[in-house]
Amino acid sequence: MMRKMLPVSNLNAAVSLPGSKYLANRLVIIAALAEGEVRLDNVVSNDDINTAIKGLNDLGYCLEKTSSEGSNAIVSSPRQEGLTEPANIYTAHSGTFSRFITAVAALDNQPVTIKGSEKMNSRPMAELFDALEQLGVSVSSSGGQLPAIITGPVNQFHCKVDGSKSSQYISALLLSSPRLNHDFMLELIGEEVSTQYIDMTVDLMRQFGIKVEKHGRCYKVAAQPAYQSKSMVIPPDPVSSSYFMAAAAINAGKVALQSFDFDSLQGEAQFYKVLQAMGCDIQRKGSGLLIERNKPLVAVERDMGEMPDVVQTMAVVACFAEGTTVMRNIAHLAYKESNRIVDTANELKRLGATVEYGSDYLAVTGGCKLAGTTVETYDDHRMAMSLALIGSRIPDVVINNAQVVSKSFPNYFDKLADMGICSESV
Ligand SMILES: O=C(O)C1=C[C@@H](OP(=O)(O)O)[C@@H](O)[C@H](O)C1
Ligand SMILES: C=C(OP(=O)(O)O)C(=O)O
Repeated sequence: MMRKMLPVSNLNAAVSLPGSKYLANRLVIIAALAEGEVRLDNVVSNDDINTAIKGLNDLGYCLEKTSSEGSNAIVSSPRQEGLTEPANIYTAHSGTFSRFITAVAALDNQPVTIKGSEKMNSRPMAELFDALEQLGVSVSSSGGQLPAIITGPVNQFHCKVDGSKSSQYISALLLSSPRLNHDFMLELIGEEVSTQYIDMTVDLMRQFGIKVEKHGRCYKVAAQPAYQSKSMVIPPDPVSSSYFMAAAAINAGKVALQSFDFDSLQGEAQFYKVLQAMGCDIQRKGSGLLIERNKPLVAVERDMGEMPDVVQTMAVVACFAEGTTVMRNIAHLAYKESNRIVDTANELKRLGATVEYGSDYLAVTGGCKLAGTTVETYDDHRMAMSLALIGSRIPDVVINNAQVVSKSFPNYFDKLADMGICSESV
């Protein structure tokens, strides 16, 4: 499906955001493994979360989707028995779920075959497989990628993991460990990336009653207690918010986010401060955030290592800022749904931007005359969502395979239209 974006004038809108897919990804695992009922409210309905719910249920866990007052909820009940026969799990495009379910599958003593989409099957898994093998789990895969057959159970309780390509390996091992009935020690080797995502994992585990300690380069998870029963309302998604903030920045407009998760541990929740440094006016309004641009945007240089998922948003804003915006420390973006360094650079160049990149940085020089054309999305929802914003300012931007937004934000184009940024199928 191709979507042609239509430029907007006088952007002045209010937006409500979906619940965090990042918290939901962790919470569905916690809910599945909990010893009592867990209720989650404001659960985003997107491909990643629906894939995770189905995958956990295919593994015999008990998660039920309900909806009340227009908001989706999930209620879990404890699994009655472990797997009694081999299982198959499909993880689609979700890196997070692919990593998390691989560690969960290792808790059973039956072979579990895990497959992803073609794109997911090319993303790295080797470091997680290696850690699971140290724990006594059998892993059969080709080239350290999915598809893989995982046969547990875990019978060793100390392993080392290299998190230099993805923090998700570390989160995966931590999240599944309370089901081991044995203290678990996880030692970090290599220089881990996206560390605030690990902090989010540990924080949620603690909120559900788990004792997690960190000593130097080692996490220790106590065997008891298990994940407790609890209800939680999931706060809004910080990365989804970035597109609406960027729309205000690009169009010299005004956008009010009706609610924003100011307490989020996620690095990207600080993105509004980057936009502030680029020239936007930001005001906290109760539980919401108002973003407005009244003066020219200026380039900034930032270490984006802890904000991997808003690098593309920042790159499109940078096209309209005076000077060269440099985003550093982003080597791990090569392992996402697309190669978010090279592919983002190529699509921005296709629109006429001046972009330079290296293995760990992206530099975008603003102020070039951009011209609309058809851009590619590489099966990457964030490529579609961020490039669409350029089309809110420049005519004739057409997004190829725009439906990829369903991975995280199925009604993204409707939300844009609600705020006056319209698009049409072509
Ligand atoms: O743990 C998580 O929820 C995530 C961690 C990050 O990945 P890496 O650790 O691979 O950088 C992030 O980019 C991804 O979208 C979600
Ligand atoms: C990288 C992302 O997700 P995942 O790694 O779960 O595919 C993302 O949502 O930008």
